[in-house]
Amino acid sequence: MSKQPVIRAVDLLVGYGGEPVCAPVSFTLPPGRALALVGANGSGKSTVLRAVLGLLEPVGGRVEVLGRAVDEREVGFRTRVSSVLDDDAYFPALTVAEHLYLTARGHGVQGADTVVDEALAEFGLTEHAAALPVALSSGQRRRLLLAAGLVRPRSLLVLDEPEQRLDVAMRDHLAQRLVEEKRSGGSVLLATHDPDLLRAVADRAVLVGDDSSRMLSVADAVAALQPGAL
Ligand SMILES: Nc1ncnc2c1ncn2[C@@H]1O[C@H](COP(=O)(O)OP(=O)(O)OP(=O)(O)O)[C@@H](O)[C@H]1O
Repeated sequence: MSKQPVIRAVDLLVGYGGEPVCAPVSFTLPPGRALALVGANGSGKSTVLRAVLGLLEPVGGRVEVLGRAVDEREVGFRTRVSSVLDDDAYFPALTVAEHLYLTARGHGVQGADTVVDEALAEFGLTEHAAALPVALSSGQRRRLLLAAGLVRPRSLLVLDEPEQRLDVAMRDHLAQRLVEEKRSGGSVLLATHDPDLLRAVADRAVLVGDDSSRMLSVADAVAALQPGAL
């Protein structure tokens, strides 16, 4: 396995219209590891994820993904980086199965029919395969987005609060799935407010904040998520 970090962020400063939303962050994410971003609502976690994904120009500092400056238009980047960000990323006229099939085929997955059937079963969506997103519950839509993120090849998985709206059983399943992701050599960058997910999956954490952003052990990050700590 390559020792090159999958992500290297150095004094990465993120924000909107040139105005930072949090203190600069520095971290590296090695292959086969998971790094969690923690912090209060509005502290800047999603904004850091957007900068890592090349969806937002950094205000300062730099970030490299897979050894290169981020360019989300580059084919090599798009084929190796899978992300699940917000809940509006649907084609309203495509069914659940069509979303997954399109994603798998678009990324050159062999045997896409079988892969999609497995993903539908894994995420409890088999009965809803022919449903349009509008006819799903919010938790089922979340499951669809996660399935779409996992139905395609990747080296890096970027997830923004993937626990949102999932029931307890699916949260547990997601945690196991992300542990497997690491075992198979994949890397995970996630923002989360869920101490159980953090404990199960993360190897390190970054506390994103106004005055300073710093690396934490998982135990310290779990403590930082307790009521009154942030
Ligand atoms: N498109 C935008 N334009 C301007 N400001 C924005 C934009 N999106 C978010 N912000 C602001 O940037 C700050 C950081 O938001 P961000 O979504 O990164 O926080 P977060 O840590 O992910 O929060 P949460 O835990 O609530 O998801 C907030 O103050 C927010 O209001």
